[in-house]
Amino acid sequence: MPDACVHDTPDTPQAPPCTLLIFGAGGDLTKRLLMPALYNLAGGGLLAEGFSVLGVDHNPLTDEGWRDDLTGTMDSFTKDPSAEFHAERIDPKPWGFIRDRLHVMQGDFADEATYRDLADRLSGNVVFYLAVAARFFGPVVEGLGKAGLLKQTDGAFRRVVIEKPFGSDLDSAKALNKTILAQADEAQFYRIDHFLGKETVQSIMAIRFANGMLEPIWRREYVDHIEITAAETIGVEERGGFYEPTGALRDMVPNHLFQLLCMVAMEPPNSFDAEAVRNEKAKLVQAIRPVTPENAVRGQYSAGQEGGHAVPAYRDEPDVAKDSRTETYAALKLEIENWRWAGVPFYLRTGKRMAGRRTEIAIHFKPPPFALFREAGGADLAPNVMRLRIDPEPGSATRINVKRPGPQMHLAPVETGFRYGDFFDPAPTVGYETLLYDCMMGDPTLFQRADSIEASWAAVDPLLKAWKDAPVASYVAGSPGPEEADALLARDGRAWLPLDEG
Ligand SMILES: NC(=O)C1=CN([C@@H]2O[C@H](COP(=O)(O)OP(=O)(O)OC[C@H]3O[C@@H](n4cnc5c(N)ncnc54)[C@H](OP(=O)(O)O)[C@@H]3O)[C@@H](O)[C@H]2O)C=CC1
Ligand SMILES: O=C1O[C@H](COP(=O)(O)O)[C@@H](O)[C@H](O)[C@H]1O
Repeated sequence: MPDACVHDTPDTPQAPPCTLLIFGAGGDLTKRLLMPALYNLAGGGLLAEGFSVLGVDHNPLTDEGWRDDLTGTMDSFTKDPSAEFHAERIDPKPWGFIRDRLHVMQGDFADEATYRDLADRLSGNVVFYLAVAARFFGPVVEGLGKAGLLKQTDGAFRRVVIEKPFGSDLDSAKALNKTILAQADEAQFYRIDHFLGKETVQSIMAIRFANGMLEPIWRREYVDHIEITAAETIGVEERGGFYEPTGALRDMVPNHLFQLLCMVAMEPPNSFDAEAVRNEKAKLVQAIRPVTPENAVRGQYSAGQEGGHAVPAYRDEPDVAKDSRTETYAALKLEIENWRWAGVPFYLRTGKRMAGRRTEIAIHFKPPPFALFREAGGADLAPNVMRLRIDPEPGSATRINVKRPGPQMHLAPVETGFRYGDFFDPAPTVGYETLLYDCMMGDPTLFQRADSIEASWAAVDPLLKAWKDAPVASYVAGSPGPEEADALLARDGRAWLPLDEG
């Protein structure tokens, strides 16, 4: 058994036998994330004997060549502590299970012959995984549909996993939904958002709905505002070509940050049935008032420091225009127009090359109604803040006020909380394990439905339009972001939590 084992509860059933058909077999996602995820699932005994993988790519690959390449990549993870999947060793048993089941076929996604060949090779249950650039999502689904590969006959399932980004604005997302839904039912599509594969993101539902003490205060009467942060210290690295037309807003906000928003703000579903959960999420995103430029800030990093080293400005990164106005930072104030959250601002921020790596949700509670401890320094005591931490140190921390030891009643803020690593096995996982398993099991809870995706794009659409020709503020690489983002909160008498403490 590997040291990584997700789904390690003894009663987790094995996924039914199926073929995982990976379009983009030679790509980065396949190597870095899908293979480690399959290895972990095999280690947990969750893949059936009848499981197999068929890769498709236009690059010439043979079964043996592909198996050797991927074995080499898996081994390389053991030597690279910064790898997304870093394990001490690769256990030959689960990796052998996967390796022996790898097959590959050369084919172009734009060529009808590819789909005819697939139709000859495939039978039974198939999960088609589109590990391909977004421009291929529509054409590949059309190719599959026209070749009859999405027909579910004799009880076999045919499901399609679609990577991100799903569209680049409201119109393109609607057009893509129309294209794919002309070929198969909504229930056959699994639109992935890897944030939902993170254990700690899923755990937000548990924290909210499995703890009776929180529900009564999780509302506008007690919550002052909510802050959602996804700050990264890395720059755009080698992804300038992708990032230039994309920017921080499209890359992170309507997908990842809105998923965090849903987890923290949706109404309790009446069951954990996939549609019950997805209905609540859809209602929440539909309640976001479309964001206008007055309530948002965009920034781009200039040259600065990261980890004590000088780093270049965004405009000096590879494949980036010297006069680029693409934002590498976005901050938004959102209003949720529903009964629970009316009047409670949600401040979201995300950026590259920021002062610290942090993905978290901070719930800021209102102060006590009466300043009983005015004489004891209570007049300016910090309000309670509950931080749900996702990366890099998953856990939770809540700031509360206590009496400072001594003869007098002097108050001081302290933190109470927990780290997941102190309670659970910190097995290296990449987040795709749960998502792949759920797809094989036919559980779409953690995948995005067409209506939610479109509502998310609708919420940011005015901003995308306004930002098309707008200037971009500047922030120094390694700083907390542009000053304009501080002003966005300061005008409401609030401030972002620092990125470099707690
Ligand atoms: N990489 C990552 O970490 C993540 C990626 N994603 C998403 O996953 C998807 C795949 O990303 P990634 O793996 O990085 O992409 P890659 O470009 O690395 O992989 C795509 C693969 O498909 C091949 N290919 C390109 N065009 C064709 C064609 N016409 N016919 C057949 N094969 C073709 C490519 O070959 P060639 O190299 O020769 O072009 C490459 O081997 C994207 O949607 C991305 O947004 C999501 C999260 C993380
Ligand atoms: O999808 C994306 O997410 C990553 C951040 O994900 P994380 O799991 O590392 O927090 C981001 O770097 C990338 O730009 C974006 O495309």
